[in-house]
Amino acid sequence: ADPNNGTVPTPLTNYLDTQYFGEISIGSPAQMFNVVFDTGSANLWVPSQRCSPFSTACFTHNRYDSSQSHTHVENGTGFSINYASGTIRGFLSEDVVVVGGLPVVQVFAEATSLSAMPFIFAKFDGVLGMGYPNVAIDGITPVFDRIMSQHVLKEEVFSIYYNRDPKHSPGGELLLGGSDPNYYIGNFNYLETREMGKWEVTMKGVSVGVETMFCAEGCTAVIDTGSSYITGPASSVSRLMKTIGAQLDETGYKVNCDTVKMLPSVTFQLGGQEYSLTHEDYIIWQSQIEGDVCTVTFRGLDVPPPTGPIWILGANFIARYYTEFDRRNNRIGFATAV
Ligand SMILES: CC(C)(C)OC(=O)N[C@@H]1CNC[C@H](C(=O)N(Cc2cccc(Cl)c2Cl)C2CC2)C1
Repeated sequence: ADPNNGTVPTPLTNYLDTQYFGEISIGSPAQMFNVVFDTGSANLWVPSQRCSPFSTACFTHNRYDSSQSHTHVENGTGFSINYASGTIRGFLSEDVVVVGGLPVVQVFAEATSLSAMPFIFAKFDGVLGMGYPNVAIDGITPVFDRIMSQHVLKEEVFSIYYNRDPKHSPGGELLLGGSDPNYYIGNFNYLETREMGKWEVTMKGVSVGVETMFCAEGCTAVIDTGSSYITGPASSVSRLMKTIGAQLDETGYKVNCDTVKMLPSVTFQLGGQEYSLTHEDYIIWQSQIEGDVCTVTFRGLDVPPPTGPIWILGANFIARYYTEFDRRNNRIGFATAV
């Protein structure tokens, strides 16, 4: 009998409120990797033992060695991902992947080259995409789909908790098969996914204080567990930042820490509900030697049509609103995180 009654938890580590990752294993005997469970993509990749010694980002992370796994199956098809923020190149392999104790035979990519930017900043080794199959590169069946076809989950959903308070463990939790009442209060509000096969919804407006400043005529919001911040069209975000008195410098938008307590809430209108973030949710306050630095966790990002223009709601949004991703009903549920 399953001790978790059809639900499978994976504890997550919170690194600086910007990277949340959990441990999986690949191969027999198990080779351990830290991966971001990323609803914005649908492939699994980890660094390869065969990555070039000049790929620093590869060398500073755990690497998969197929020669050490007796369940490895050769594939060899080329693979590459062009992120907005970087590129990975490699080839496909097949092996047993274990997530939360659940084994699946999985086709994944061994990365032989990882662009230094941004992967040298990554505390995680790789990415486990939790997106729909039609987002998967090379049409590879994603991990969650392989798990659903085993019919071991109570419900065909998964939920994500990102803990903002790094002093308390766990830094978060991925729960396969349900939602974890330990991590939310109140009821879920559900929104239909906008387009079959993407974790995105229709947003009805973005307000600063009481004024709806953006997206009044409706726009797309991507719920992306693999993004650290909230991004929106660059012109909108720059107007939003100006309203709160934030200045853009080379590492993002900053505000004077003295003004943080007076900053207005930013509210996202999703499915007839209002989801507000206070300065506690959208400011990262770092005490540094040369003084305190207060970073605003919003970024301008122009995604070209037809995908864009879009808003991306990332880790800072999910840390406030516990999120359930429902593949059975193609909907996303939000509840107030504890
Ligand atoms: C089109 C397609 C390729 C599917 O798009 C995506 O895959 N889009 C992904 C959507 N989710 C965020 C992904 C991303 O930006 N990173 C990089 C990253 C994020 C946070 C912090 C760090 Cl350090 C890093 Cl390196 C991957 C780690 C998740 C891109």
